[in-house]
Amino acid sequence: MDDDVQLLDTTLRDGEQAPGVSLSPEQKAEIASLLDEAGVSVIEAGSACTGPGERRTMDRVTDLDLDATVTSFTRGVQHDIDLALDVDVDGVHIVVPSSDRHVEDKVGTTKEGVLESTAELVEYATDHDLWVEVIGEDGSRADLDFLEEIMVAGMDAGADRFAFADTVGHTSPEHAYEAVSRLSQHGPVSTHTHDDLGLAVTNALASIAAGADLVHATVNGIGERAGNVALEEVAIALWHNYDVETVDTEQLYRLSSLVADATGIVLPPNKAVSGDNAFAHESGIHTDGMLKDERMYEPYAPEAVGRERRLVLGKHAGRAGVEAALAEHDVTVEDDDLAEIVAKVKEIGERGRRVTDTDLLAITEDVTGRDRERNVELLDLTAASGNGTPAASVRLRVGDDERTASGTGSGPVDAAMKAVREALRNVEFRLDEYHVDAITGGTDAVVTVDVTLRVGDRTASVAASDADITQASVEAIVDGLDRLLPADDPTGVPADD
Ligand SMILES: CC(=O)SCCNC(=O)CCNC(=O)[C@H](O)C(C)(C)COP(=O)(O)OP(=O)(O)OC[C@H]1O[C@@H](n2cnc3c(N)ncnc32)[C@H](O)[C@@H]1OP(=O)(O)O
Ligand SMILES: CC(C)C(=O)C(=O)O
Repeated sequence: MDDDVQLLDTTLRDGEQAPGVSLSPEQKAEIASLLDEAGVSVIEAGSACTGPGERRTMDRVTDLDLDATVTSFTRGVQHDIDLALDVDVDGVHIVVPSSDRHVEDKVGTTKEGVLESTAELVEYATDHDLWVEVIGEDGSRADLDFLEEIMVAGMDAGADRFAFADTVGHTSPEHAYEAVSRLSQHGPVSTHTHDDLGLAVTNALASIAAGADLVHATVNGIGERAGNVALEEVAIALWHNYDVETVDTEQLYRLSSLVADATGIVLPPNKAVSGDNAFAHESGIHTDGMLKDERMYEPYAPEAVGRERRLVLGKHAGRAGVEAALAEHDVTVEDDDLAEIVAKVKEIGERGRRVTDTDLLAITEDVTGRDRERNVELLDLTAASGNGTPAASVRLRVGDDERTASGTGSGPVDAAMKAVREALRNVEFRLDEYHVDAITGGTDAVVTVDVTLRVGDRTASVAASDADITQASVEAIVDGLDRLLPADDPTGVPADD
């Protein structure tokens, strides 16, 4: 395997072609900056031919003066290259039809016409100092002899490289290997694979094995239809299995989260690298194994992609996992008690409920008969929203003190959070997760708010339910803080400060 493989990110072009996605100039600029920081070699910023709005988003990317080569998609027409020049990109992907149906039925030309215009357009682009990649669209369904002819026409005219495109994601790894092997005899080859058969990564790796040295990919695999090869998946596969470093893998989770937020395309929990469950373990046998050896049930450390491991309690929990979860809260129990706690944890899990830290600690108190005094308690909450600025005030008991504070925010929950922060002003805490579910229908629905709070390197997951979302949110946060703040000094500051 060539260890000089590089990545071309097309999240801002093919990724944005996912139905319903439209990135603002700011979003494109933020994603491009992080891709650049991660070390992606080429960033396809969009298709300048799409219209003036798209060109404005691309302008924001080219203005960033990134290390990466910034490019635009163009059809096989000179006007598209002129539009790309207008947004000041470093390079273009000149996309020409290559399969019979694309040549004849879609573009309505001939093979000779394609070869001729490819050469002319490449010359035009290179005359304007552009880096040029010629792409034979639908290349995986094209006659391979013709695909080679297009590549040769482009390379002879001065193109930098040619891309093998599995436009409809239909190819097999064997065919990708054969096609790229043949094309590689004429110069540098890129690979562009789609996931319609779930083979995007396999076909990208087969292409690389055959000599491709630039992989087109999108963050989270978003793109046309079933999407493209996911950048984070191909990067981690190359690093883990072939010792090939393409990007700073520690940035991969940040990239995934940024793109999921910007596009609104939510990641499935079991998504490789960046899904919620990619480094979460619930089953007792796995958790026990992980506690004995961190590589037992993970191929690589979550930190390698900028993440942390989660041990989760539920129906499949065992003694080792429960003991470890209790230890995180500095709680140790006798063996008999542990067995009973595990049984109760499994009971909650069997009801299909997430077992939170508060559940675990409440069960433990019940089983051991050890009562624990609360450190932090919500005594009172008032919140108001409407036409004015949403505002809230809270009254908390923090150790022996009573604290009253108020805040304003973007909504009543945000205002109440600010009030809690104000009341606990010297306590640094972070909300790692916040999730709301309506558990009954209608406008009088009871909602459950799940939060994961962090104080330093300790976390607590807590759930609270109420018909009032603000009340449930504040109760969950305060319960979490109650579990995390040290009993001997929950306030962080003297009471009269
Ligand atoms: C596999 C891929 O991802 S390809 C990239 C897909 N990206 C896009 O489509 C970008 C967004 N597209 C757009 O904004 C519009 O389609 C535009 C501005 C490019 C063109 O809009 P319109 O002029 O209204 O054309 P329309 O979208 O109806 O049809 C596409 C035209 O491009 C032509 N075309 C398609 N591919 C190519 C190509 N590789 N080379 C030259 N012409 C091409 C088609 O033949 C058709 O031309 P026709 O109108 O003369 O038949
Ligand atoms: C423009 C080309 C590379 C493309 O997106 C495809 O073929 O899928």
